[in-house]
Amino acid sequence: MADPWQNAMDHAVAVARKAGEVVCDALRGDRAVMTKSSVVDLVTQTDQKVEQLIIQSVKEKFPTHRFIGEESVAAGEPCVLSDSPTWIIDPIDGTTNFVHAFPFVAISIGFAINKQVEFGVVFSCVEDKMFTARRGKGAFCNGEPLQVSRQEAVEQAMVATEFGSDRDADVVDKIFQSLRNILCLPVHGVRGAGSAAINMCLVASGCVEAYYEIGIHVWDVAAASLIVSEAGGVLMDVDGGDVDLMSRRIIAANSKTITERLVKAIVPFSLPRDDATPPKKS
Ligand SMILES: Nc1ncnc2c1ncn2[C@@H]1O[C@H](CO)[C@@H](O)[C@H]1OP(=O)(O)O
Ligand SMILES: [Mg+2]
Ligand SMILES: [Mg+2]
Repeated sequence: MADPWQNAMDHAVAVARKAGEVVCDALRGDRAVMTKSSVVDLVTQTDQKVEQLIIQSVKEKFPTHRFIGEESVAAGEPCVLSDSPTWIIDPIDGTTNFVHAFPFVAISIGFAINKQVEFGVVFSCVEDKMFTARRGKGAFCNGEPLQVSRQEAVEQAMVATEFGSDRDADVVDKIFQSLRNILCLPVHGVRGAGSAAINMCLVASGCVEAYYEIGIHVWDVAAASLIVSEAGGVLMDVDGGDVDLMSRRIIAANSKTITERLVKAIVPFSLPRDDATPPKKS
């Protein structure tokens, strides 16, 4: 049977590429910075412009579909994942990188039905890498199939994580405690590209064995979660429970063995869920 969402996925790839051009052009030009929840939670006009570009273009083709977009939620739109077809959009994942012209930024577009991600597109535009996955059909980078690393010895693993945007000393202490525990497992190394979506695509590509973070949002990880699982990877909550894309916590790894070693090393903590605020009644 023909894939009913092939058309939508083709559209996502096309609009991600167009968005990538806008982001890469802006990287060479003016990048005036504004702040959101804190002085290190950054947003630019390009984030807002690119999100509108993606939403408008999808609305023209699929007028009944819903959206969860990082900048729309920041502007007060609800962050609710219903059973309806929903596009989950991060117009620039890696805005801090973008502001500093640190060359790892991605456009992330996930598409969910019945709260399940059906396809994911992550375009790392400076690298010109288009990562795609369709549920049940594998994950690809520029058309080449992706496979996670087969390394199951954590002592030989490369682990990716980020420091996030929370500068509360207690939170930073927990992040450093986890990092210390993981470094001392030991592992070969710890890296971070500055974009949750790109870190997860590195897991899918087999370059790093695992990525974990507490503080991410659903738009950072929706698309890339499918890219990791379709490349043969494992997704889990940092406490070893089932992954929940609204919970602000994730481990994405090549294997259950490495995931379970990380669960023991990570100091878990909770943040308000992405879907904690009920939609405003009008
Ligand atoms: N100061 C900061 N440093 C690193 N990541 C930040 C950050 N502020 C927000 N983030 C977001 O947190 C995610 C995981 O670290 C990143 O992909 C990034 O997504 P963003 O660029 O779309 O905001
Ligand atoms: Mg992001
Ligand atoms: Mg963003």
